[in-house]
Amino acid sequence: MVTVTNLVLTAALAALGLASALPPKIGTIRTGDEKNSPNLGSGRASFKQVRGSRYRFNGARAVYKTYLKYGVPAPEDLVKAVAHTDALYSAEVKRGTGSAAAVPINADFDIAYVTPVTLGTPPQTLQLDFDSGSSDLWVFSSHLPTSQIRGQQIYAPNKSSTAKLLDGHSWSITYGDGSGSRGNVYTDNVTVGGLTVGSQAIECAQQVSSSFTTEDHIDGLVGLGFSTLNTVSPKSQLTFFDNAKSNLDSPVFTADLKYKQAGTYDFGFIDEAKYTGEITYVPVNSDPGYWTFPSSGYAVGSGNFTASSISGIADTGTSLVYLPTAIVTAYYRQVQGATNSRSYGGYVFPCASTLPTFTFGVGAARFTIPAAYLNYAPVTPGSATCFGGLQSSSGVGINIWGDVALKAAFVVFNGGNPPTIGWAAK
Ligand SMILES: CSc1ccc(CNCCO)cc1
Repeated sequence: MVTVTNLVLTAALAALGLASALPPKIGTIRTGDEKNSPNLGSGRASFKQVRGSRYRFNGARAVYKTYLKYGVPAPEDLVKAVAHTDALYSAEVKRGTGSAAAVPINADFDIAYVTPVTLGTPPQTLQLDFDSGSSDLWVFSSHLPTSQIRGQQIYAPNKSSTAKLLDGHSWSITYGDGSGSRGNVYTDNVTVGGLTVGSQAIECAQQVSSSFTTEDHIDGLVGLGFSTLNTVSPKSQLTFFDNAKSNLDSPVFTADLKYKQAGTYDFGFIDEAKYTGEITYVPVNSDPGYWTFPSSGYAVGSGNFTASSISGIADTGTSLVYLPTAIVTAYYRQVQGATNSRSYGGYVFPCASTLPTFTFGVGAARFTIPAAYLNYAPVTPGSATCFGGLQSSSGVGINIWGDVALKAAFVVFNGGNPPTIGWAAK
């Protein structure tokens, strides 16, 4: 509560221009922004100052600092106000955040990314695929036949003192690529990058499809879609993010996926050092449960930008980009030797072909996917024929902005009300 005296004092200081003499709030100087700062010649530099993402303005404390700066005894009620607001913020500071690596499962091309997750007591660490295109947290478990396990780490609830069976509950999921799994359900502590959720539903696999058995670097998935998609029955369960949300500094998680190197998933805060420029936010339609957002159009290589509203989902659990056939054919018309191969199940081309970039719009912002990301991988190891990172969505039934697009940007999944998604360059 700021009294009239203080307002007069502050106004007086402002009138004298002294208030502006207060040191500017210097937050973290964004590394990487140097390139965006004007070049002032040798020996000089200018950096854009930004507030740390955890900055909380405290008015009472700001006025109190003015009194201290000019040696004016602070009135009693101001001292009380500072103590009161500090107490409020200290409670908030205890809220959570998390940050964990997203590591490609294959050195040669980015099939998927896994993140270490600890489950139970004592902690059991599994490498899980964070998937914003689904909403089940399921793991390879001690309930699987050993014939279906090929090197994956497993979660054994009977070895965790904090595991509790969710009696009478089961789950079964089938993904767009035909893979799937099913099993029973426990609750236990789950920690991602320092952020812990107690009593998180952990869906223990009793059966997995062959593609999961052979994918030995993935020990399960963490669904980051909306909880409406969760398959647990008879009572569906909340995702890790939905359970964590109320304890996060901010109801967000961010994806900073990278090309052939580890990136990060952050929970509860936006790391200003991970992007450049501004974040462009657009609305999300969370029905039926995907992060569905409108893209504003596209361009192939250096061609003109075609304005066109494209509704699609941001899906960290899908490797490639799937868009309407008209867009995809326009792209591959620019690729020497490209064909839509029935035998390989999509657009392929000679690996030596020169590929154009692909640019997509989010609002007024433009994001360009480098050609290297779009020359996804040889159709078989060592083949001279390569599979495209951009494919048609006609067989999928939904447009998907998978990892090939996501790793060209810094993406904010805002789980606030209403939900939005933000895209920034990096
Ligand atoms: C067999 S490896 C595998 C990894 C992730 C998924 C789920 N992602 C698809 C849609 O989000 C399926 C299979």
